[in-house]
Amino acid sequence: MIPQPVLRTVDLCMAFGGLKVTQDINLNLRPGARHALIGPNGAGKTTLVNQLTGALRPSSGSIWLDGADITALRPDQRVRRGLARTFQINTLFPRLTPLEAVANTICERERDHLSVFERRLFALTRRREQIDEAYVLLERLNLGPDCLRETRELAYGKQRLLEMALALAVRPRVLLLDEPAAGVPEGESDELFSVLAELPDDIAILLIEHDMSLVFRFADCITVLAGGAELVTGAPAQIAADERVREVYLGKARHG
Ligand SMILES: Nc1ncnc2c1ncn2[C@@H]1O[C@H](COP(=O)(O)OP(=O)(O)OP(=O)(O)O)[C@@H](O)[C@H]1O
Repeated sequence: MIPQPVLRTVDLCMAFGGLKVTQDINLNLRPGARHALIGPNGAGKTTLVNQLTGALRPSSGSIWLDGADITALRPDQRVRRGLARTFQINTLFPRLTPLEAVANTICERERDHLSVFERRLFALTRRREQIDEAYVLLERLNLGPDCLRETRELAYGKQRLLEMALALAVRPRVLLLDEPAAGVPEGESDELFSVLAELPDDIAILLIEHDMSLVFRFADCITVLAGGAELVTGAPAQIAADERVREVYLGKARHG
C-alpha cells in the first residue's frame, strides 16, 4: 500500500498583483521522503517554501500536513505540528553556544505540551535531560567538539549545521532545507552531505538547492519548477534524462 503523504499541496497558487509566481502546484511528500525542489533563478522555489511554512498566504489552493489542512495556520502553529525549516540566510544568535541554543529549543518544545502549573514546575527542574538530548543531536551533526564555543566563532558550514540541529530539535515530521549549501566553502560541503545522508529516516525532507551534485546524491524524487509551475516530478535518472529540464534548467544552472 502506498503511504499517505505527510505533506501535500493541492492546486497551490500565489500571485503578486498580476504576476503568477506559483501555479497549481501539487506536491506530495511521503513519510521519510528525500524530495528536492529545483528550478532556475526566479522559478518560484522560495515563494513556494514561504507558503509551506506560513510566511506567505497562498492566493488559492491548500496545504495539508498529516491529513490536516494547515493553510490558515500561523508559522509557529505549523512548527508545533511538525513542519520545521532552515533558512537561506543565517538566523542564529551569535553569542549563544550551540549547546545553549539547541537545549533552549528542546525546552521550548517540551514546555509546549505542559499546563501552566506544570510549566512553573518545569522552570524549577535542572533540565539535565534536555541538555543531554541537545548534546546527542549536536554530536550527530558533527558539532560535538564545537558545542561550547560561541556561535559567531564557528565556521560558516558549521553554522549551517547548527541551523539544521535547531530545526531537528523540534522533532519535525517534515524538514524544509532552504539552500543548505549556499555560501558553504567547497571543503566543507562533503561534511554537509554526510550529515544530510545520516538524517533520521522517518523525517520527510524537502531540499531546495542549486548545487546539482548535492541534489542528485541526496534526493530520491525531484520536482522541477519553471515559471512558477511544476514542469516535471520524477526519480533523479528520469529528471537527468528529461530534455525539457535540460532546456529550462540544467543548461543554465549555476553549479550544474
Ligand atoms: N513579494 C514579491 N512581490 C512581487 N514579486 C515577487 C515577490 N517575491 C517574489 N517575487 C517574484 O516571484 C518570482 C519567483 O521568485 P522566487 O524568489 O520565489 O524564485 P526562486 O526560484 O526562489 O529564485 P532563486 O533561485 O533566485 O532564489 C520572481 O519573478 C520574483 O521576482
